[in-house]
Amino acid sequence: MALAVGMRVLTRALLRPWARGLRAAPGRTGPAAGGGDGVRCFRSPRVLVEPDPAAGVAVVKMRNPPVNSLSLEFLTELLISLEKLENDKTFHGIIITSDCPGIFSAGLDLTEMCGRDPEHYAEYWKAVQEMWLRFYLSNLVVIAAINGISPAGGCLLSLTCDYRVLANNPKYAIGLNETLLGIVAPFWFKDTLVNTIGHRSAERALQLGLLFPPAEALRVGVVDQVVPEDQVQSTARSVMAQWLDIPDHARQLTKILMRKPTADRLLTERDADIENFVRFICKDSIQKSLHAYLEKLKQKKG
Ligand SMILES: CCCCC/C=C\C/C=C\C=C\CC(=O)SCCNC(=O)CCNC(=O)[C@H](O)C(C)(C)COP(=O)(O)OP(=O)(O)OC[C@H]1O[C@@H](n2cnc3c(N)ncnc32)[C@H](O)[C@@H]1OP(=O)(O)O
Repeated sequence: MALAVGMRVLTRALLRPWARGLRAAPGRTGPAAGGGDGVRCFRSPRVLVEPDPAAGVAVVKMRNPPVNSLSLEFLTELLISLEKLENDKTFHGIIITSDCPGIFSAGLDLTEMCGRDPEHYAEYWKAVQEMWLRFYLSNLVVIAAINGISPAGGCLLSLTCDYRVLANNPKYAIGLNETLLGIVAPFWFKDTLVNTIGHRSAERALQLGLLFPPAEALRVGVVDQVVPEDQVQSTARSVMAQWLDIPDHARQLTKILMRKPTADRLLTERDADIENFVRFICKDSIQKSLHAYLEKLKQKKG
């Protein structure tokens, strides 16, 4: 228990000033109707939290249209929602899913990594680290109900969860495809994938930038279950019930035992990781290929 408490204190201490600022800002987030049972539902512009107090579960819906790209503001709102749910003893589990049809998350927001200054890149990368640390080490059971395509950072977010349910739609693919963009998945992205699918499969997937369609994602283990699209949410709910049947303290400590060494690696190298990222992303060649990639996305429309 002391270990679990220690981890929570540590991760809380890591909450960035940008998050503190936003938390204090009136009107950005706030209590909304949560029923007459005293349970509060928190909303923010990009995150919709639907609480089910009786089950001890909240559904966190990402709604940062058009593609749920993980912008600085969106990451901040996600983290604040997570923290509020963790601090509310009513909740033992969350289901993270998308409110954008066909897209779970398009990953990191490319516009946060293009044509900005080094200070911005550093701030953005710290927020991405924070998202990973907080979700990966959350004391809650976290289940991803993946109802859309989930490349790169979207896949990373799913990989922080305890269980992944993917909709069986051939258009939905999931994977760390960074090499296809000419960028390198950082060591903690890699570690998370290795922990999920094993070294050999991760090496192949990372070098080739593989985006796995549902059947392959299940075969390789990137997801735990593939179900018809209309059963993603209900499956996530029944899996959640099974996880919540386990005594919470034993499950939480086991989660920390399994994940702490991976998280510690980033915690001890956090500043160096930010410096590496800023150095890498500021390179002319990287900026050019990111610009070209964004242009290609825009031109796709015709
Ligand atoms: C050695 C040291 C190493 C140190 C570490 C260094 C580097 C690591 C750095 C970075 C790691 C990054 C990980 C990432 O997550 S990068 C992002 C990867 N994501 C993608 O490749 C997905 C790109 N998007 C798509 O493929 C499609 O948009 C998608 C299939 C998701 C949806 O297709 P759809 O046809 O529905 O929509 P579009 O018309 O393509 O897009 C609509 C709109 O949204 C914009 N957009 C799409 N994706 C992003 C994004 N990730 N970020 C920002 N904006 C995005 C797109 O440009 C369109 O904009 P507009 O034309 O409407 O203005």
